[in-house]
Amino acid sequence: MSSKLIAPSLLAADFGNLQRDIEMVNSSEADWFHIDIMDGVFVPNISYGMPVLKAISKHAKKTIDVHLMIVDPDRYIKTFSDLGSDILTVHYEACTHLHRTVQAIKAEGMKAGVALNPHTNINVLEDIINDIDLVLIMSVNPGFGGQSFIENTYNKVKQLKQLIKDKNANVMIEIDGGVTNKNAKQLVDAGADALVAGSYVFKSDNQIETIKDLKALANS
Ligand SMILES: O=C(CO)[C@H](O)[C@H](O)COP(=O)(O)O
Repeated sequence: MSSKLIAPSLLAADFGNLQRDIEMVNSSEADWFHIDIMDGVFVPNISYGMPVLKAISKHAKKTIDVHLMIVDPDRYIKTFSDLGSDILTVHYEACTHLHRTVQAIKAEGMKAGVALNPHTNINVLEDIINDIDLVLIMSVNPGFGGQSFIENTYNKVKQLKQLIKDKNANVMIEIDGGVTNKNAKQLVDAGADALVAGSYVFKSDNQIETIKDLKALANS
């Protein structure tokens, strides 16, 4: 069994002291930096954009996993590659020509992910699952950190795991939203490979220890 990954979401970082939080992730047991880009159109919030990603990527020593919560993401694929993204995830709900978008991400040398909103059924992935590297299951409605985990996520993870098996695909399952020590183990038991955690990590008293505990739980 391969090691389960922890990806702290910089959405919950202290932007007055961003470099300190980046260094904290670098020196922790975290595996990825998870970067949430929101455009105020696809989701009712605006997070941060290119200059901030550039600053993060300059200091980050781990995989940069970018989650685009934006409409028409094709416009920015090359830009995100140039800014250092290793994994670029787009929303199924935001892409008219998803297959073309996935090919464009891969052509830029990045791994391609597809995210699903909580209401979107896993079966929409049937004809794209063999072309992608990662599926991001949203366990909250995208747009804000600090929301409560949606329990139906466990069923979706199991359905996705089955689809991956049926199609003999090589795809990671990532979960984002409301991840804590209360659901980490159950998510991994259902089939998750990577857990994104924002508030639970950055709002804790000892962030390094919180990441370590989450990682231990995910790999227990
Ligand atoms: O992308 C999100 C919302 O759009 C996530 O909720 C965020 O990445 C993680 O935050 P939290 O752990 O506080 O839910």
